[in-house]
Amino acid sequence: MPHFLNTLDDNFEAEFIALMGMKREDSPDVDAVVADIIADVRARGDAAVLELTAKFDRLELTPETMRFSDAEIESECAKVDDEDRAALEMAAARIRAYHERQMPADAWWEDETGAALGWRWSAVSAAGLYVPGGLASYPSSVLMNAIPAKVAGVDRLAIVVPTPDGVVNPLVLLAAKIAGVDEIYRIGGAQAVAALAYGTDTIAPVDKITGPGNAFVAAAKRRVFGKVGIDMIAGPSEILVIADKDNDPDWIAVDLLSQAEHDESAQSILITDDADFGRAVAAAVEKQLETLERRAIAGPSWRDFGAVIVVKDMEEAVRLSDRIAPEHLEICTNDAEDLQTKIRHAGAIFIGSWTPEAIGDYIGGPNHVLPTARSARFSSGLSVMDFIKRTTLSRMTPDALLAIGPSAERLAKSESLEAHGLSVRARLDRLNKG
Ligand SMILES: NC(=O)c1ccc[n+]([C@@H]2O[C@H](COP(=O)([O-])OP(=O)(O)OC[C@H]3O[C@@H](n4cnc5c(N)ncnc54)[C@H](O)[C@@H]3O)[C@@H](O)[C@H]2O)c1
Ligand SMILES: N[C@H](CO)Cc1c[nH]c[nH+]1
Ligand SMILES: [Zn+2]
Repeated sequence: MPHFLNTLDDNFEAEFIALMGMKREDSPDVDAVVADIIADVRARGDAAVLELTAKFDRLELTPETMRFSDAEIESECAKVDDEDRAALEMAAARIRAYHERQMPADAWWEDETGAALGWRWSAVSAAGLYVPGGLASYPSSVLMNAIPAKVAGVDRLAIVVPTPDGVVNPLVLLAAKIAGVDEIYRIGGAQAVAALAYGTDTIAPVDKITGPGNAFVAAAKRRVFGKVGIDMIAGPSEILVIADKDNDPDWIAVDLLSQAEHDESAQSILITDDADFGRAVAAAVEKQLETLERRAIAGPSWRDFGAVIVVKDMEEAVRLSDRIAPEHLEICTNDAEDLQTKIRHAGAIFIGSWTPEAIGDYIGGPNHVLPTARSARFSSGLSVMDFIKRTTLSRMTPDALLAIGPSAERLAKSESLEAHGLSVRARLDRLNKG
């Protein structure tokens, strides 16, 4: 059974805080393991990566076989049937069209003193894209990572993707080919993140690492931040559904299970203003779990972290949703469009009962790499912006320097930074003499 909460209960606040505070991914054990793995890869490079891959993915590799060869990629891609290929191509086209709109403009203007100011955007040189592969394989995550990077203009794209027991999903390789990825390595976990960040003899280091992964991957990204850039912490999946009673409980049940089936650490929550409807959805989840292929994963996720929260009205639902700051928020109410405008913290919002979250996972267009563990309070889903950075530009003229230079000189004095002031004064003196 999932957790049942009702805002009318006296102990609701304590139960809600406990639900939000549940340790799903940032356990100290995981972090300690990851710290050791990173140190090992930094010290021993390829040798450590190969040993850890043998241990965690049960796959014996050599430096020569760590990277997929062009011939392997071609032969795996040839196995993909026409319908799967067409689905991937449709997804790629829709994701590309969405992300092309995100490219921001450069700016350059002259202010009232004659100073010219602005900024311009440029892409990172090399990006490492983490594609999960432990419990499921994710061709869709290849597209979601690689397409924004390509749109941004990144020169070198390297994918790391674990292939436990050596099992390869050909669609992962085809998605990489469609998206224009340069290198694909069959390694995963913290060791792959460390290899991308610090480099090994076989893998050249990158400047930025993006992509989702399990708790080990999330912890590794946190630890290598600073040596490289990262996008965000995109850990075990989450879904929050706000639904009124005018919904089919079976639809909402599968929506909840769609994220529970990713990982035992995933979290699915229903908020409803109708207790009977909440119970009907919980019953429908149990029914679906009897036959769901991934019930061994979805069942524990639902039982340990799943919840049904009954609220007195939808305004209260909005307030609770903002406190949870979910990765995915599905709003299945008659006034869903209006309700979504009231939400402040969510990675992605799916509006109305005809918009299952799974559409966003694959083909809607927006990115499915999204902030989890309440980090939507301060971060956003993966976008073109993650692969570019802004360089500011300034050009003074003599008149502009005369207008603003003396104030710079005063501020330098206030900070006791004499050379700063002198570098401005040297120019002002020349102008004043002339
Ligand atoms: N937030 C998002 O945008 C998003 C998108 C897709 C998937 N996801 C999430 O990504 C995750 C994918 O997880 P996954 O496990 O399938 O694949 P994964 O590739 O993230 O993790 C597999 C790797 O974890 C490492 N590992 C496993 N057990 C370990 C241990 N005991 N010690 C050290 N390392 C260990 C291994 O190296 C293995 O290769 C799921 O939680 C899913 O919900 C999130
Ligand atoms: N729901 C995941 C993000 O949390 C993304 C995904 C990929 N494939 C299926 N789902
Ligand atoms: Zn999903």
